[in-house]
Amino acid sequence: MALTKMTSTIIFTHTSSSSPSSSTSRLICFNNTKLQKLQKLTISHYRRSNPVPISISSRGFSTTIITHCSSSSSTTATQVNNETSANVIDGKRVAKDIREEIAVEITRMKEAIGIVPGLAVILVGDRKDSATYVRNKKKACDSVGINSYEVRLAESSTEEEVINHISKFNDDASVHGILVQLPLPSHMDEQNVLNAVCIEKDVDGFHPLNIGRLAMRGREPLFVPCTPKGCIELLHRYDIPIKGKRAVVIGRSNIVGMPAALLLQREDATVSIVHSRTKNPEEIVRQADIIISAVGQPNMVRGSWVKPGAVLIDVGINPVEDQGSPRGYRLVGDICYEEASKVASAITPVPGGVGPMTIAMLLSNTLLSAKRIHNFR
Ligand SMILES: NC(=O)C1=CN([C@@H]2O[C@H](COP(=O)(O)OP(=O)(O)OC[C@H]3O[C@@H](n4cnc5c(N)ncnc54)[C@H](OP(=O)(O)O)[C@@H]3O)[C@@H](O)[C@H]2O)C=CC1
Ligand SMILES: Nc1nc(=O)c2c([nH]1)NC[C@@H]1CN(c3ccc(C(=O)N[C@@H](CCC(=O)O)C(=O)O)cc3)C=[N+]21
Repeated sequence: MALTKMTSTIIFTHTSSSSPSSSTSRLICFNNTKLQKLQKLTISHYRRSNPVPISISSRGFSTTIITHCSSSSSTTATQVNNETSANVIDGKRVAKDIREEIAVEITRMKEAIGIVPGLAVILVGDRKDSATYVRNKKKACDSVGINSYEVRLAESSTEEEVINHISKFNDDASVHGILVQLPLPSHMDEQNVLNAVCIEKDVDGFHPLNIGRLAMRGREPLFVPCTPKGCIELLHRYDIPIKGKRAVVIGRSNIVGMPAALLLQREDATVSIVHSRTKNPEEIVRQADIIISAVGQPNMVRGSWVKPGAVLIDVGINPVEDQGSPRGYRLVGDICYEEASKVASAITPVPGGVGPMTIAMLLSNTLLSAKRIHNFR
């Protein structure tokens, strides 16, 4: 069933040309006094002279929409007052800004020392989604001037073959980052494979040494995992304060939830982790000023789970059937956007939120690696 498309007003908040980092603009919702009092979200345009556009979704009208937040097959038509809602945290736009920044740095490095960063990607098997991600990563590399190398192996290949390819890339001076696309076929031991990536080229940040350092006070990982790094970068670029806030991470996977919680803690948030065995998830989530959800359950987090004014970062990428869309499905997050965006002060959309940031952070880590290996500042 068609979803009524919400219109958006794009507001460019001001920036000061002399000092973008100190330029701030107060952004308030126009027609929800409760939120006006609660959020008073200050948006500044961190490290960029370009303003980040803040989308204020449909204001001041009332309409009937079909909420797709019900996990049961029966979707419910709900009369929703489309009074103002959260600011949209535009990951697609921020990722584009970051790619532009990276491209400038890559040109500078090439001109100064003749080095071009290289990223090697190993894809095992023929999962369609993995093939799409790898294609997107290659496109992103091309767009900023990173050389990309790709190895595609059959589903039936052995762990040893994968590790042999990793070893070659470890020894290849033109490669500064190595990414093994996950998930691997079930007959392979993920740990053995990931441990084979030399830590200096572990741009995914999945090596236990990198994760271990991330967890320890006073230690610095060589690389921070891309998706959690992208979440924090979004908060920073929108000047959303983290220090002293209550944060809840939903999900505790090695690649997203756990490192996201560690990063938030490093940023001085007070962090709780909710997982599949958590007894009272709603109650815990409702206490959060910042929610990062990485579960893989479409629309699990309902509006009633969200504290008014909270900031919501939705990592979940969940395909749900949609005959109206060309692919026969569409992507939704873990958070019920229609409901939660009416309660939160800011929210990432899916698609267009964390996903593009993950790829931007991969490029950023690859550049970082090349700079470190060649001692270029
Ligand atoms: N946007 C992006 O760039 C990326 C998006 N993703 C997406 O993020 C989502 C999570 O990915 P990933 O971390 O790899 O997934 P995993 O399946 O590895 O982990 C899911 C986590 O969610 C927890 N969980 C599952 N069900 C519930 C529940 N009902 N209530 C509370 N917690 C629950 C699990 O708990 P337990 O530990 O107890 O099993 C687990 O910790 C997926 O949709 C994935 O596609 C992933 C990577 C990048
Ligand atoms: N070694 C490894 N590193 C990863 O970082 C890794 C991985 N394996 N395996 C799979 C997950 C998933 N992941 C995504 C990256 C980008 C989008 C992304 O760009 N999504 C777009 C939508 C894309 C679409 O429309 O299909 C968006 O959210 O706007 C999504 C998901 C990285 N992962």
